[in-house]
Amino acid sequence: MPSLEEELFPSTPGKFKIERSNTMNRQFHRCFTSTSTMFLWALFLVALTASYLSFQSFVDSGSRYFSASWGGIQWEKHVRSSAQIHRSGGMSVLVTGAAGFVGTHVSLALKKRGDGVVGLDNFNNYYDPSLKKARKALLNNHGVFVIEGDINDAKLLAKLFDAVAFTHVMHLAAQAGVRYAMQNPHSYVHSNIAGLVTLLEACKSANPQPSIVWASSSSVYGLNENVPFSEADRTDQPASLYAATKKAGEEIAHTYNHIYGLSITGLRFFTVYGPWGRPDMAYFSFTRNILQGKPITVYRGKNHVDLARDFTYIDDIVKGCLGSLDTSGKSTGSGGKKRGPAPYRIFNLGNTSPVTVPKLVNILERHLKVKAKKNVIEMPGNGDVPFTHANISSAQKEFGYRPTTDLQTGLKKFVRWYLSYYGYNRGKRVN
Ligand SMILES: O=C(O)[C@H]1O[C@H](OP(=O)(O)OP(=O)(O)OC[C@H]2O[C@@H](n3ccc(=O)[nH]c3=O)[C@H](O)[C@@H]2O)[C@H](O)[C@@H](O)[C@H]1O
Repeated sequence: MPSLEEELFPSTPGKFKIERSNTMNRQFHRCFTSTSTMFLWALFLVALTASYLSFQSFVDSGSRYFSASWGGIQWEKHVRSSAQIHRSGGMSVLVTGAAGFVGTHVSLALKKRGDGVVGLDNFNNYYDPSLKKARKALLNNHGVFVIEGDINDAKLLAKLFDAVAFTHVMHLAAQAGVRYAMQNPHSYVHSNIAGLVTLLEACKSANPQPSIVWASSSSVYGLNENVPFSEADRTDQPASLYAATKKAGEEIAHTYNHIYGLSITGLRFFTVYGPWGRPDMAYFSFTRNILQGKPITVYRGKNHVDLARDFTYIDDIVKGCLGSLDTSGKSTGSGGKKRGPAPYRIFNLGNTSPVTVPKLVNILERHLKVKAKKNVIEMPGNGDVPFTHANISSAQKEFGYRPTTDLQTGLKKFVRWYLSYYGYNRGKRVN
Protein backbone atom coordinates (compact mmCIF):
# COMPACT_ATOMS: atom_id res chain seq x y z
CA MET A 1 0.00 0.00 0.00
CA PRO A 2 1.58 3.39 -0.99
CA SER A 3 1.68 6.00 1.68
CA LEU A 4 -0.70 8.95 1.49
CA GLU A 5 2.13 11.26 0.68
CA GLU A 6 3.14 9.05 -2.19
CA GLU A 7 -0.42 9.01 -3.46
CA LEU A 8 -0.82 12.72 -3.40
CA PHE A 9 2.65 13.58 -4.61
CA PRO A 10 3.88 10.72 -6.76
CA SER A 11 7.61 10.84 -7.13
CA THR A 12 7.60 8.99 -10.43
CA PRO A 13 4.84 8.78 -13.02
CA GLY A 14 5.10 4.96 -12.89
CA LYS A 15 3.44 4.86 -9.53
CA PHE A 16 0.07 5.72 -11.01
CA LYS A 17 0.26 3.15 -13.78
CA ILE A 18 -3.01 1.21 -13.99
CA GLU A 19 -2.39 -2.40 -13.02
CA ARG A 20 -3.50 -4.79 -15.70
CA SER A 21 -5.20 -7.32 -13.47
CA ASN A 22 -8.40 -9.15 -13.94
CA THR A 23 -9.86 -8.03 -10.63
CA MET A 24 -11.65 -4.92 -11.93
CA ASN A 25 -13.74 -4.50 -8.78
CA ARG A 26 -10.75 -4.35 -6.58
CA GLN A 27 -9.26 -1.83 -8.96
CA PHE A 28 -12.40 0.28 -8.90
CA HIS A 29 -12.66 0.06 -5.11
CA ARG A 30 -9.01 1.04 -4.67
CA CYS A 31 -9.40 3.87 -7.13
CA PHE A 32 -12.56 5.10 -5.37
CA THR A 33 -10.93 4.85 -1.92
CA SER A 34 -7.90 6.72 -3.16
CA THR A 35 -10.03 9.45 -4.83
CA SER A 36 -12.09 10.02 -1.71
CA THR A 37 -8.95 10.09 0.41
CA MET A 38 -7.49 12.63 -1.96
CA PHE A 39 -10.67 14.63 -1.74
CA LEU A 40 -10.61 14.57 2.05
CA TRP A 41 -6.99 15.63 2.11
CA ALA A 42 -7.67 18.39 -0.37
CA LEU A 43 -10.51 19.59 1.83
CA PHE A 44 -8.25 19.43 4.85
CA LEU A 45 -5.57 21.48 3.07
CA VAL A 46 -8.09 24.08 1.91
CA ALA A 47 -9.40 24.42 5.48
CA LEU A 48 -5.85 24.66 6.82
CA THR A 49 -4.92 27.38 4.30
CA ALA A 50 -8.11 29.33 5.01
CA SER A 51 -7.55 29.27 8.75
CA TYR A 52 -3.90 30.26 8.28
CA LEU A 53 -4.91 33.21 6.10
CA SER A 54 -7.58 34.42 8.49
CA PHE A 55 -5.13 34.06 11.40
CA GLN A 56 -2.57 36.12 9.45
CA SER A 57 -5.11 38.84 8.72
CA PHE A 58 -6.11 38.83 12.40
CA VAL A 59 -2.45 39.25 13.38
CA ASP A 60 -2.00 41.99 10.75
CA SER A 61 -5.07 43.94 11.74
CA GLY A 62 -4.27 43.33 15.40
CA SER A 63 -0.76 44.63 15.09
CA ARG A 64 -2.01 47.59 12.99
CA TYR A 65 -4.56 48.28 15.68
CA PHE A 66 -1.92 48.34 18.36
CA SER A 67 0.99 49.91 16.47
CA ALA A 68 -0.51 52.14 13.76
CA SER A 69 -0.42 55.81 14.54
CA TRP A 70 -3.10 56.62 11.98
CA GLY A 71 -6.73 55.78 11.36
CA GLY A 72 -9.95 56.13 13.32
CA ILE A 73 -12.58 58.82 13.75
CA GLN A 74 -10.53 61.03 16.07
CA TRP A 75 -7.56 60.85 13.74
CA GLU A 76 -9.66 61.90 10.76
CA LYS A 77 -11.04 64.79 12.77
CA HIS A 78 -7.49 65.99 13.52
CA VAL A 79 -6.53 65.66 9.87
CA ARG A 80 -9.54 67.64 8.63
CA SER A 81 -9.18 70.36 11.21
CA SER A 82 -5.45 70.77 10.48
CA ALA A 83 -6.23 70.97 6.75
CA GLN A 84 -8.81 73.71 7.20
CA ILE A 85 -8.11 76.93 5.28
CA HIS A 86 -8.37 80.21 7.22
CA ARG A 87 -7.92 82.83 4.51
CA SER A 88 -9.74 83.55 1.30
CA GLY A 89 -8.05 81.99 -1.71
CA GLY A 90 -5.93 79.86 0.61
CA MET A 91 -4.69 76.37 -0.01
CA SER A 92 -4.79 73.06 1.74
CA VAL A 93 -1.34 71.46 1.68
CA LEU A 94 -0.07 68.00 2.47
CA VAL A 95 3.55 68.49 3.55
CA THR A 96 5.66 65.33 3.41
CA GLY A 97 8.80 65.34 5.54
CA ALA A 98 7.04 67.88 7.77
CA ALA A 99 9.20 67.07 10.80
CA GLY A 100 12.32 67.62 8.71
CA PHE A 101 14.29 70.86 8.60
CA VAL A 102 12.72 72.51 5.55
CA GLY A 103 9.36 70.79 6.13
CA THR A 104 8.97 72.33 9.58
CA HIS A 105 9.72 75.86 8.39
CA VAL A 106 7.48 75.61 5.33
CA SER A 107 4.60 74.13 7.35
CA LEU A 108 4.82 76.93 9.92
CA ALA A 109 4.92 79.63 7.24
CA LEU A 110 1.87 78.18 5.46
CA LYS A 111 -0.07 77.84 8.70
CA LYS A 112 0.81 81.35 9.78
CA ARG A 113 -0.63 82.88 6.62
CA GLY A 114 -3.87 80.90 7.01
CA ASP A 115 -3.39 77.88 4.78
CA GLY A 116 -4.42 74.40 5.84
CA VAL A 117 -1.48 72.08 6.53
CA VAL A 118 -1.27 68.38 7.27
CA GLY A 119 2.19 66.97 7.92
CA LEU A 120 3.51 63.50 7.21
CA ASP A 121 6.85 62.15 8.42
CA ASN A 122 8.31 58.72 9.12
CA PHE A 123 10.62 59.97 11.90
CA ASN A 124 13.44 57.69 10.75
CA ASN A 125 16.74 57.64 12.60
CA TYR A 126 19.04 58.97 9.87
CA TYR A 127 19.73 61.64 12.47
CA ASP A 128 18.55 62.11 16.04
CA PRO A 129 14.75 61.52 15.93
CA SER A 130 14.34 63.55 19.15
CA LEU A 131 15.06 66.69 17.10
CA LYS A 132 12.28 65.65 14.73
CA LYS A 133 9.95 65.07 17.69
CA ALA A 134 10.78 68.54 19.00
CA ARG A 135 9.95 70.03 15.59
CA LYS A 136 6.70 68.08 15.64
CA ALA A 137 5.85 69.53 19.05
CA LEU A 138 6.55 73.01 17.67
CA LEU A 139 4.23 72.37 14.73
CA ASN A 140 1.58 70.95 17.03
CA ASN A 141 1.68 74.14 19.10
CA HIS A 142 0.89 76.05 15.91
CA GLY A 143 -2.01 73.81 14.97
CA VAL A 144 -0.22 71.61 12.42
CA PHE A 145 -1.05 67.94 12.82
CA VAL A 146 1.87 65.68 11.86
CA ILE A 147 1.10 62.06 11.05
CA GLU A 148 3.73 59.42 11.69
CA GLY A 149 3.79 57.46 8.44
CA ASP A 150 5.79 56.70 5.34
CA ILE A 151 5.34 57.97 1.78
CA ASN A 152 5.70 54.34 0.69
CA ASP A 153 2.44 53.53 2.50
CA ALA A 154 -0.08 53.72 -0.36
CA LYS A 155 -3.02 52.90 1.94
CA LEU A 156 -2.22 55.80 4.24
CA LEU A 157 -1.88 58.18 1.29
CA ALA A 158 -5.21 57.02 -0.17
CA LYS A 159 -6.84 57.52 3.23
CA LEU A 160 -5.44 61.04 3.47
CA PHE A 161 -6.70 62.04 0.02
CA ASP A 162 -10.02 60.48 0.96
CA ALA A 163 -10.26 62.62 4.07
CA VAL A 164 -9.07 65.91 2.53
CA ALA A 165 -9.23 67.41 -0.97
CA PHE A 166 -5.68 68.73 -0.82
CA THR A 167 -5.09 71.52 -3.33
CA HIS A 168 -1.28 71.15 -3.07
CA VAL A 169 1.37 68.69 -1.99
CA MET A 170 4.69 70.03 -0.77
CA HIS A 171 6.87 66.95 -1.08
CA LEU A 172 9.98 67.28 1.09
CA ALA A 173 10.32 63.75 2.50
CA ALA A 174 13.57 62.27 1.21
CA GLN A 175 16.75 60.52 2.13
CA ALA A 176 19.13 63.48 2.27
CA GLY A 177 22.91 63.69 2.54
CA VAL A 178 25.48 63.27 -0.19
CA ARG A 179 28.11 61.13 1.51
CA TYR A 180 25.78 58.78 3.43
CA ALA A 181 24.71 57.29 0.07
CA MET A 182 27.90 55.22 0.09
CA GLN A 183 26.93 53.64 3.42
CA ASN A 184 23.25 53.04 2.79
CA PRO A 185 22.50 53.22 -0.94
CA HIS A 186 19.15 51.46 -0.72
CA SER A 187 17.65 54.05 1.61
CA TYR A 188 17.97 56.56 -1.27
CA VAL A 189 16.18 54.27 -3.70
CA HIS A 190 13.51 53.53 -1.09
CA SER A 191 12.66 57.16 -0.29
CA ASN A 192 13.72 59.20 -3.29
CA ILE A 193 12.52 56.85 -6.01
CA ALA A 194 10.05 54.25 -4.69
CA GLY A 195 8.52 56.72 -2.21
CA LEU A 196 8.23 59.42 -4.86
CA VAL A 197 6.43 57.05 -7.23
CA THR A 198 4.01 55.95 -4.48
CA LEU A 199 3.24 59.56 -3.71
CA LEU A 200 2.75 60.51 -7.37
CA GLU A 201 0.47 57.50 -7.84
CA ALA A 202 -1.68 58.74 -4.96
CA CYS A 203 -1.71 62.29 -6.38
CA LYS A 204 -2.60 61.11 -9.86
CA SER A 205 -5.57 59.11 -8.53
CA ALA A 206 -6.79 61.83 -6.18
CA ASN A 207 -9.88 63.76 -7.14
CA PRO A 208 -9.21 66.64 -7.47
CA GLN A 209 -5.56 66.15 -8.32
CA PRO A 210 -3.30 68.41 -6.23
CA SER A 211 -0.49 70.54 -7.64
CA ILE A 212 2.89 69.28 -6.51
CA VAL A 213 6.02 71.16 -5.49
CA TRP A 214 8.94 69.00 -4.44
CA ALA A 215 12.57 69.15 -3.36
CA SER A 216 15.16 68.27 -5.93
CA SER A 217 18.75 69.27 -5.27
CA SER A 218 21.66 71.38 -6.50
CA SER A 219 23.59 68.11 -6.55
CA VAL A 220 21.94 67.18 -9.89
CA TYR A 221 24.47 69.51 -11.57
CA GLY A 222 27.16 67.00 -10.58
CA LEU A 223 30.28 67.56 -12.65
CA ASN A 224 28.77 70.53 -14.56
CA GLU A 225 31.36 73.28 -14.90
CA ASN A 226 29.24 76.15 -16.26
CA VAL A 227 29.04 78.84 -13.61
CA PRO A 228 26.62 79.87 -12.22
CA PHE A 229 24.51 76.70 -12.57
CA SER A 230 21.46 77.37 -14.70
CA GLU A 231 18.40 75.14 -15.11
CA ALA A 232 19.33 74.74 -18.78
CA ASP A 233 22.75 73.21 -17.95
CA ARG A 234 23.35 69.50 -18.30
CA THR A 235 22.42 67.31 -15.34
CA ASP A 236 23.40 63.92 -16.69
CA GLN A 237 26.70 63.60 -14.81
CA PRO A 238 25.75 63.03 -11.15
CA ALA A 239 28.65 62.60 -8.74
CA SER A 240 26.74 60.73 -6.04
CA LEU A 241 23.90 58.25 -5.73
CA TYR A 242 21.97 60.94 -3.85
CA ALA A 243 22.26 63.21 -6.90
CA ALA A 244 21.35 60.34 -9.22
CA THR A 245 18.13 59.62 -7.27
CA LYS A 246 17.17 63.30 -7.31
CA LYS A 247 17.82 63.45 -11.05
CA ALA A 248 15.76 60.27 -11.49
CA GLY A 249 13.04 61.99 -9.46
CA GLU A 250 12.98 64.88 -11.93
CA GLU A 251 12.51 62.47 -14.84
CA ILE A 252 9.82 60.51 -12.98
CA ALA A 253 8.03 63.77 -12.16
CA HIS A 254 8.13 64.74 -15.83
CA THR A 255 6.51 61.42 -16.76
CA TYR A 256 3.63 61.92 -14.31
CA ASN A 257 3.14 65.43 -15.61
CA HIS A 258 3.09 64.18 -19.20
CA ILE A 259 0.82 61.16 -18.73
CA TYR A 260 -1.55 62.27 -15.98
CA GLY A 261 -1.66 66.06 -16.22
CA LEU A 262 -0.18 66.65 -12.77
CA SER A 263 1.19 70.14 -12.21
CA ILE A 264 4.73 69.57 -10.90
CA THR A 265 7.47 71.97 -9.81
CA GLY A 266 10.92 70.70 -8.79
CA LEU A 267 13.08 72.96 -6.62
CA ARG A 268 16.84 72.55 -6.69
CA PHE A 269 17.85 73.58 -3.16
CA PHE A 270 21.44 74.79 -2.63
CA THR A 271 22.90 73.65 0.76
CA VAL A 272 20.12 74.98 2.98
CA TYR A 273 21.07 75.95 6.57
CA GLY A 274 19.57 77.65 9.61
CA PRO A 275 17.81 77.15 12.97
CA TRP A 276 16.27 73.69 13.49
CA GLY A 277 18.68 72.43 10.81
CA ARG A 278 20.05 68.99 10.02
CA PRO A 279 22.75 67.67 12.37
CA ASP A 280 24.42 65.72 9.54
CA MET A 281 25.33 68.89 7.63
CA ALA A 282 28.76 70.49 7.91
CA TYR A 283 27.74 73.83 9.53
CA PHE A 284 25.79 71.92 12.22
CA SER A 285 28.33 69.21 13.02
CA PHE A 286 31.17 71.77 12.95
CA THR A 287 29.29 73.87 15.54
CA ARG A 288 28.80 70.84 17.79
CA ASN A 289 32.43 69.76 17.55
CA ILE A 290 33.86 73.24 18.01
CA LEU A 291 31.79 73.72 21.18
CA GLN A 292 32.84 70.31 22.48
CA GLY A 293 36.52 70.98 21.76
CA LYS A 294 36.61 68.17 19.21
CA PRO A 295 38.45 68.42 15.87
CA ILE A 296 36.59 69.03 12.61
CA THR A 297 37.56 67.61 9.23
CA VAL A 298 37.71 70.18 6.47
CA TYR A 299 37.83 68.74 2.97
CA ARG A 300 39.92 70.43 0.32
CA GLY A 301 39.74 69.97 -3.45
CA LYS A 302 42.46 68.97 -5.91
CA ASN A 303 45.53 71.26 -6.06
CA HIS A 304 44.68 72.64 -2.61
CA VAL A 305 41.61 74.45 -3.92
CA ASP A 306 39.02 75.18 -1.22
CA LEU A 307 35.55 73.66 -1.61
CA ALA A 308 32.70 76.16 -1.86
CA ARG A 309 28.94 76.07 -1.49
CA ASP A 310 26.14 78.47 -2.34
CA PHE A 311 24.82 78.22 1.26
CA THR A 312 21.17 79.34 1.32
CA TYR A 313 19.37 80.51 4.43
CA ILE A 314 16.16 78.72 5.38
CA ASP A 315 13.93 81.82 5.35
CA ASP A 316 14.89 82.49 1.72
CA ILE A 317 14.14 78.87 0.84
CA VAL A 318 10.73 79.12 2.55
CA LYS A 319 9.90 82.19 0.47
CA GLY A 320 10.88 80.23 -2.64
CA CYS A 321 8.69 77.29 -1.62
CA LEU A 322 5.65 79.48 -0.98
CA GLY A 323 6.24 81.40 -4.21
CA SER A 324 6.34 78.09 -6.10
CA LEU A 325 3.14 76.87 -4.46
CA ASP A 326 1.38 80.16 -5.23
CA THR A 327 2.31 80.06 -8.91
CA SER A 328 2.10 76.30 -9.48
CA GLY A 329 -1.01 76.33 -11.66
CA LYS A 330 -3.54 73.53 -11.62
CA SER A 331 -3.29 69.85 -12.38
CA THR A 332 -5.66 68.96 -15.20
CA GLY A 333 -6.33 65.25 -14.71
CA SER A 334 -9.20 63.50 -13.03
CA GLY A 335 -10.06 59.86 -12.45
CA GLY A 336 -6.39 59.07 -13.14
CA LYS A 337 -6.67 60.53 -16.68
CA LYS A 338 -5.04 63.60 -18.19
CA ARG A 339 -7.50 66.23 -19.43
CA GLY A 340 -4.98 68.69 -20.80
CA PRO A 341 -1.40 69.94 -20.44
CA ALA A 342 -0.29 71.01 -16.95
CA PRO A 343 2.76 73.06 -15.84
CA TYR A 344 6.08 71.28 -15.41
CA ARG A 345 8.73 73.54 -13.90
CA ILE A 346 12.21 73.37 -12.37
CA PHE A 347 13.85 76.19 -10.42
CA ASN A 348 17.16 76.77 -8.69
CA LEU A 349 16.75 78.10 -5.15
CA GLY A 350 20.20 79.26 -4.12
CA ASN A 351 21.90 82.33 -2.69
CA THR A 352 24.04 83.31 -5.71
CA SER A 353 27.18 83.92 -3.66
CA PRO A 354 29.28 80.83 -2.90
CA VAL A 355 31.41 80.76 0.25
CA THR A 356 34.38 78.44 0.84
CA VAL A 357 34.29 75.86 3.63
CA PRO A 358 37.28 77.44 5.51
CA LYS A 359 35.38 80.77 5.42
CA LEU A 360 32.31 79.00 6.87
CA VAL A 361 34.52 77.72 9.70
CA ASN A 362 35.88 81.27 10.28
CA ILE A 363 32.39 82.69 10.63
CA LEU A 364 31.40 79.95 13.08
CA GLU A 365 34.56 80.54 15.16
CA ARG A 366 33.65 84.22 15.43
CA HIS A 367 30.03 83.57 16.42
CA LEU A 368 30.94 80.83 18.88
CA LYS A 369 34.02 82.66 20.19
CA VAL A 370 35.92 79.38 20.10
CA LYS A 371 38.81 78.42 17.83
CA ALA A 372 38.22 75.25 15.79
CA LYS A 373 40.68 72.36 15.79
CA LYS A 374 40.92 71.83 12.04
CA ASN A 375 42.01 68.69 10.32
CA VAL A 376 42.35 69.59 6.63
CA ILE A 377 42.38 66.66 4.22
CA GLU A 378 41.97 66.13 0.51
CA MET A 379 38.34 65.49 -0.44
CA PRO A 380 37.84 61.74 -0.51
CA GLY A 381 36.02 60.26 -3.51
CA ASN A 382 32.71 60.24 -1.68
CA GLY A 383 30.31 61.97 -4.06
CA ASP A 384 31.14 65.57 -3.12
CA VAL A 385 31.43 68.20 -5.82
CA PRO A 386 34.01 71.04 -5.57
CA PHE A 387 31.58 73.95 -5.71
CA THR A 388 27.99 75.01 -6.28
CA HIS A 389 26.67 78.36 -7.48
CA ALA A 390 23.06 79.07 -8.42
CA ASN A 391 21.71 81.19 -11.21
CA ILE A 392 18.30 82.16 -9.82
CA SER A 393 16.94 84.32 -12.64
CA SER A 394 14.12 81.86 -13.49
CA ALA A 395 12.74 81.83 -9.94
CA GLN A 396 13.19 85.59 -9.76
CA LYS A 397 11.19 86.08 -12.94
CA GLU A 398 8.47 83.56 -12.13
CA PHE A 399 7.71 84.42 -8.49
CA GLY A 400 10.06 87.20 -7.42
CA TYR A 401 12.53 84.98 -5.56
CA ARG A 402 15.27 87.15 -4.08
CA PRO A 403 17.46 85.77 -1.26
CA THR A 404 18.32 88.39 1.34
CA THR A 405 20.40 86.62 4.01
CA ASP A 406 24.17 86.30 3.72
CA LEU A 407 26.05 83.47 5.42
CA GLN A 408 27.38 85.68 8.22
CA THR A 409 23.87 86.80 9.23
CA GLY A 410 22.27 83.39 8.74
CA LEU A 411 24.88 81.57 10.82
CA LYS A 412 24.45 84.10 13.61
CA LYS A 413 20.78 83.15 13.77
CA PHE A 414 21.66 79.47 13.61
CA VAL A 415 24.18 79.74 16.46
CA ARG A 416 21.67 81.63 18.59
CA TRP A 417 19.13 78.84 18.05
CA TYR A 418 21.75 76.12 18.63
CA LEU A 419 22.78 77.56 21.99
CA SER A 420 19.21 78.02 23.15
CA TYR A 421 18.22 74.51 22.07
CA TYR A 422 21.25 72.48 23.20
CA GLY A 423 22.82 74.82 25.73
CA TYR A 424 26.43 75.94 25.62
CA ASN A 425 29.26 73.41 25.24
CA ARG A 426 26.97 70.44 24.72
CA GLY A 427 25.80 68.12 22.01
CA LYS A 428 22.78 67.10 24.03
CA ARG A 429 19.69 69.05 24.75
CA VAL A 430 19.62 70.51 28.23
CA ASN A 431 15.99 71.53 28.61
O1 LIG B 1 22.60 71.37 -2.10
C1 LIG B 1 22.19 70.23 -1.97
O2 LIG B 1 21.37 69.76 -2.71
C2 LIG B 1 22.73 69.36 -0.89
O3 LIG B 1 23.19 70.20 0.16
C3 LIG B 1 23.79 69.53 1.24
O4 LIG B 1 24.93 68.82 0.80
P1 LIG B 1 26.35 69.53 0.91
O5 LIG B 1 26.43 70.73 0.06
O6 LIG B 1 27.35 68.46 0.68
O7 LIG B 1 26.33 70.07 2.41
P2 LIG B 1 27.21 69.67 3.68
O8 LIG B 1 27.12 68.22 3.94
O9 LIG B 1 26.84 70.57 4.77
O10 LIG B 1 28.69 70.00 3.19
C4 LIG B 1 29.05 71.34 2.89
C5 LIG B 1 30.51 71.41 2.53
O11 LIG B 1 31.31 71.02 3.67
C6 LIG B 1 32.22 70.01 3.29
N1 LIG B 1 32.41 69.13 4.46
C7 LIG B 1 31.40 68.37 4.91
C8 LIG B 1 31.55 67.57 6.00
C9 LIG B 1 32.81 67.54 6.66
O12 LIG B 1 33.03 66.85 7.66
N2 LIG B 1 33.79 68.33 6.16
C10 LIG B 1 33.65 69.13 5.08
O13 LIG B 1 34.59 69.83 4.68
C11 LIG B 1 31.60 69.31 2.11
O14 LIG B 1 32.60 68.69 1.33
C12 LIG B 1 30.92 70.46 1.42
O15 LIG B 1 31.83 71.09 0.57
C13 LIG B 1 22.80 68.57 1.83
O16 LIG B 1 23.42 67.84 2.88
C14 LIG B 1 22.26 67.61 0.81
O17 LIG B 1 21.28 66.81 1.41
C15 LIG B 1 21.73 68.36 -0.39
O18 LIG B 1 20.51 68.95 -0.06
